[in-house]
Amino acid sequence: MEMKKSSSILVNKNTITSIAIGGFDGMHVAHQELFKNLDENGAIVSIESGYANLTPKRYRQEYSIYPIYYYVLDSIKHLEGDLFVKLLNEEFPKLKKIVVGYDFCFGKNRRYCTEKLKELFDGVVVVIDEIKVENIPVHSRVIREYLKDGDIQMANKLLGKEYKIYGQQITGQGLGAKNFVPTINLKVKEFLLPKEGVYITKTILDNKEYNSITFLGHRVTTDGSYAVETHILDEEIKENNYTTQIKFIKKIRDNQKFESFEELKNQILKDINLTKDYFINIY
Ligand SMILES: Cc1cc2nc3c(=O)[nH]c(=O)nc-3n(C[C@H](O)[C@H](O)[C@H](O)COP(=O)(O)O)c2cc1C
Ligand SMILES: Nc1ncnc2c1ncn2[C@@H]1O[C@H](COP(=O)(O)OP(=O)(O)OP(=O)(O)O)[C@@H](O)[C@H]1O
Repeated sequence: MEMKKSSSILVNKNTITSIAIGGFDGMHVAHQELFKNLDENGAIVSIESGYANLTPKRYRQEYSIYPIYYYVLDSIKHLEGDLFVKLLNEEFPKLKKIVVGYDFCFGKNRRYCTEKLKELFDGVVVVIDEIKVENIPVHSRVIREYLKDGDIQMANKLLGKEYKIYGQQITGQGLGAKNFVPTINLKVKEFLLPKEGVYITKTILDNKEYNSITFLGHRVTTDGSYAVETHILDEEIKENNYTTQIKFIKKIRDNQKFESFEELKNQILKDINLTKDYFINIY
C-alpha cells in the first residue's frame, strides 16, 4: 500500500472508514500494532489527557501515516457508552471499523470496555491482545519509567525507535568552549527528560543528523544549574536558531561532581572517546 503521511487538517472526516482509539503518547510498538489493522482510509483518534510527554501532541503525527484527530479527555469522559459511540458515528459518518487494545475503556468512570464497545458499535471492533517486547508489556507508563531510570536501550526497544526530544537553542555559561568542549545548550519543554547523566546521542540540526554526546543534569561541578548540552562529534558547528532534535541511544555514566575543572575535562574527553568508539563499531 503506497501511502503518504496525512495531516488531519487536510483529510476530510467523511472519508474515514476505520479508526484506532487511545492516548497514543509515545506512538510505541503496541500503538503501531493497532495501526496495522486500519484500512487505507484509517485515522487515529487521540484522546488528550494533558500528560503526554513522550510524543507531545504537536510532535505525534511524525510517527504515523494516518491522520490524527485529537479530542480532549475532559470533554468526553462524562459520556455514557452509547453517547460516546454516537459521537464517533457523527464525527466519522462512514465509520465501519474500530481498533482498540485489550485494556481500552471509555465513558463515564471508564465503565465501558471492549465487550461493551462491540455491543454498542454497529460495525467491526478489532481488539488487540497485550503486546510485549522481551516479555515486557509495552505501555507509555512503562517506557517513562525506563527513561527516568536511564535505561534508554530498553525504552527504545519498547518504542520501536530511538527516543527523540525537541529543544530550542539557548546560550550556556560560556565555559564550555574555553574550558571543556563546545556544546549546544537546549531549553526543552513538554518532553520527558531521561535520568541525569551522559548519553550517546544523535543530534539533528537543519535536517542533518550528527553523531553526538549529550549531558543532562545539574552542573554540579560548575554553577549547579540544570542543563541539556550536546557536543557534536567530528564537526565544527556554529550556534544557530534551529530547533534541535536529540535522539538518545545509550547512557554512558551518571552525573558526577568533580573536584576541579581539570578532572571534569579529562572525564569529558574519555566520554567522547568512548562515544566515538561506539559509532565506529556500529558502522
Ligand atoms: C560530555 C559531557 C559530560 C559532562 N559531565 C558533567 C558531569 O559529570 N558533571 C558536571 O557537573 N557537569 C558535566 N558536564 C557539564 C559541564 O559542566 C558543562 O559543559 C560546562 O559547565 C560548560 O557549560 P556551558 O556550555 O554552559 O558553558 C558535562 C558536559 C559534557 C559535554
Ligand atoms: N501493550 C499493548 N497491547 C495492546 N494494546 C495496547 C497496548 N498498549 C496500549 N494499547 C492500546 O492502544 C491504545 C492506546 O492506549 P494508551 O494510550 O492508553 O497506551 P498505553 O501505552 O497503554 O498508555 P498508558 O501507559 O498511559 O496507559 C488503546 O486502545 C490501548 O488499549
